[in-house]
Amino acid sequence: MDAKEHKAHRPRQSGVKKDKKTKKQKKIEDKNPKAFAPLSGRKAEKLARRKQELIQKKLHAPLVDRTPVEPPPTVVAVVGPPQTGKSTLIKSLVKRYTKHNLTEINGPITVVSGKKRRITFIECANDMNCMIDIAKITDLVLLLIDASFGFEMETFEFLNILQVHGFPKIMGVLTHLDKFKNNKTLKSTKKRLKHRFWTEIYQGAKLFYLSGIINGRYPNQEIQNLSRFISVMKFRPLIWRNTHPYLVADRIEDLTDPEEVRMNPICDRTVTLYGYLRGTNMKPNMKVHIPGAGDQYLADISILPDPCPLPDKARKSLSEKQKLIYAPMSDVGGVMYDKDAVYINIPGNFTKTDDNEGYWK
Ligand SMILES: Nc1nc2c(ncn2[C@@H]2O[C@H](COP(=O)(O)OP(=O)(O)OP(=O)(O)O)[C@@H](O)[C@H]2O)c(=O)[nH]1
Repeated sequence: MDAKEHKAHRPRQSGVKKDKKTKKQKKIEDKNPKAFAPLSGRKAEKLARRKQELIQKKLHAPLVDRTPVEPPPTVVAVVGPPQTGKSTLIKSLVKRYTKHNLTEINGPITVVSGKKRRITFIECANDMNCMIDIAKITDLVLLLIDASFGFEMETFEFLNILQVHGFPKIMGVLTHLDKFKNNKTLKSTKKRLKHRFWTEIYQGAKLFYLSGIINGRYPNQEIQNLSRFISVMKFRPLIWRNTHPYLVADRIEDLTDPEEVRMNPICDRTVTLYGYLRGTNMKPNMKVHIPGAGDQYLADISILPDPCPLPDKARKSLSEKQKLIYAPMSDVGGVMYDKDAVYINIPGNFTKTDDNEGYWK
């Protein structure tokens, strides 16, 4: 007997089910096997490496981040051989963040760089002791390299020193690029130095190029790019750092009686050090190491108001007024706190009059 052929259902012309797709149709639409296949071998390799990295990351126990809710300023050290442009770079960055023209750089300079971040810039002098001290406290190193000269011995020495207490973040900065007149040489030098830098740090480490000087500072656009990188940079907690309390003194006050010093210049001094406490808790009567002065006992610790506070939470953007700078050793910064007094520095436009009679206006 012939099987009777049934009439197929008519597709729905209206209602919710009109647009409903069959399971088979859906499957075809959901997955296009060709769409996810890597086009090139290189891309396939990259994807495989990334997958492996993610798997490895899961295997590591996460590091404990002990930074408080309002963290102390990030320490950015500017390191490099003499005459590579360290002071020029700090001046350019401070100008970019605070609109402040620094004439000289003495000691650490703290600036507010964003709604949630402050940065302390420190220039590292070209001597071994300074490099060792800086290596212990810095969160980010801006490693300056004079491109017209190339890498110098000090740079490699510094990189070795850095490995002792946990490697901080490093960014290379090539300066003196305007000294190359030939474009081809410039390009090949950049490439050569970049690969040398990568061999020392890691493949793909960030290297910035500063292409010359305008009005005593580096070009605005390049500094802006660099400052943005610094502002959004994330830092891995370093174990040695967050298990030891340390303080970067941004102001020093000698409380010893001047008469006593006059009588005996090498008498024991009483000194107050001001600065942000980092790492972990510090207690009175602790023994501390002061570079250059040996191990000493703390007589007292007191908490002072923040001389360079973060902007108000309510404000959305960082207005000009809130762009703060605090650098007591370079003699800038509005408010200075002492144990028993507050000093307010009122910036004025003090320029000598033309008649040279000693009046200031
Ligand atoms: N042509 C050129 N000159 C530069 C560049 N960067 C810095 N200079 C000049 O190099 C000189 C030294 O710059 P500084 O910023 O004082 O260098 P420094 O590393 O702080 O020097 P020290 O404090 O002596 O170690 C200055 O006269 C700068 O104008 C650059 O990219 N191109």
